[in-house]
Amino acid sequence: MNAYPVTDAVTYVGADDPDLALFEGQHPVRPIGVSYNSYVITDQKIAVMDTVDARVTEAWLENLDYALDGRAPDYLIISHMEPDHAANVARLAALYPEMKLVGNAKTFAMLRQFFGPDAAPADRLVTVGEGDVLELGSHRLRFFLAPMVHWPEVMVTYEESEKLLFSADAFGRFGALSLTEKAPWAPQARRYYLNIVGKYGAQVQALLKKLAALPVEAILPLHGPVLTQEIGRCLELYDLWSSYRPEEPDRVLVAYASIYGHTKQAALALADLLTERGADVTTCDLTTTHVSDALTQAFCCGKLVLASVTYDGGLFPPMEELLNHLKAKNFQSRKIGLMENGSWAPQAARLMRARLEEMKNLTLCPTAVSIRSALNEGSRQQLEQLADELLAP
Ligand SMILES: Cc1cc2nc3c(=O)[nH]c(=O)nc-3n(C[C@H](O)[C@H](O)[C@H](O)COP(=O)(O)O)c2cc1C
Repeated sequence: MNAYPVTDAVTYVGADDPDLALFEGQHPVRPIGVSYNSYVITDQKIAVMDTVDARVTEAWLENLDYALDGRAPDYLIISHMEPDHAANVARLAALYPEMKLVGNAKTFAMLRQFFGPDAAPADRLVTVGEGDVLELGSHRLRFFLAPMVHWPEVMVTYEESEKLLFSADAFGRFGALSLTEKAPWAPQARRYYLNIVGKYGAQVQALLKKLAALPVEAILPLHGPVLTQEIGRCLELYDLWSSYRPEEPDRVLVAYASIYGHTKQAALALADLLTERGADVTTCDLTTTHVSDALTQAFCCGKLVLASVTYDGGLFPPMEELLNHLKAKNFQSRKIGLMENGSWAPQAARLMRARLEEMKNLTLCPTAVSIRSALNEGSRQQLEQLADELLAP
């Protein structure tokens, strides 16, 4: 059992998933895992704030039992229907036949999609809209719609008496709570945000505007720790990430995809030239770095160099994959340098440029370094030019 008080009235009843390999089937989270958070607010009425993933149902039910202490919940607040939080909605509804399900106009259609047409009988549904309030006693829940952060029916809940923001997936972080107690919030929150929510910057901006008017004592997200410290800094980072501004505008990420090492050698030579000129540089081998980490680094830096071999007339798959993910997450507003290799008909620069032209507000350096198999005098000169162009104001 791992339920514990967040405040006098709010109990954490979520559960850790320390063994999960891939979050959402694609983002590696071993060895830190993830937590699926759920909370109980106890007042004259009792509200359960979301359920959990099917992987941790039993642990959650045990925690819930403890928090409820023999009472039945009056409400289940459904922030959104994504299964890592809503897998147990039907189960909880069956356990407590008097409990009402609280969602917005879009929630219950999706509830029926997941659980069948009988899952949401009309007399058990409480439909709330923007700014509506649900009274639990001294605790008052006010709902704010957050469409497409990052599902259509998302809403966040603000508890007015204690100034608590139940933020759904916003402000979430990878890492099981038991394994990452002392870990700083930002690194895994950044990776979570950029890879899971990143496409929806405009919608996050809209939510941040609504929240700006609210005093917040604690943020209670659906993954990762409850935030009570440095809330201003967390909000600032969310504002930065969702507006697609780089955290480190002057840092250059040199990301390379090489088969036999010549393109890698050229990419590292460029990194050295940039460092000699006083730049902050990070290098990233796309053949050994998971794309979710490469993407996170790319979003952090103001400048990005992509170096790829040509592969069967196309791009080498690790580079193709990074470009696919950057496009999918709305990557934009950066300065870009290109490097290609090809032993008989180099195509990589042209192909990367075509992919980048599908993205918004990117500035491409005029020089694209073109290498025939290995660096030579001509391509070394191009490296020098590219370094100058990347660092030009
Ligand atoms: C399977 C394979 C396919 C390749 N396809 C092409 C190609 O279509 N056009 C080309 O110019 N070079 C092609 N190359 C050569 C690479 O683009 C590159 O020049 C070579 O691998 C040396 O760079 P590296 O040491 O960084 O891997 C290919 C290489 C391999 C191994």
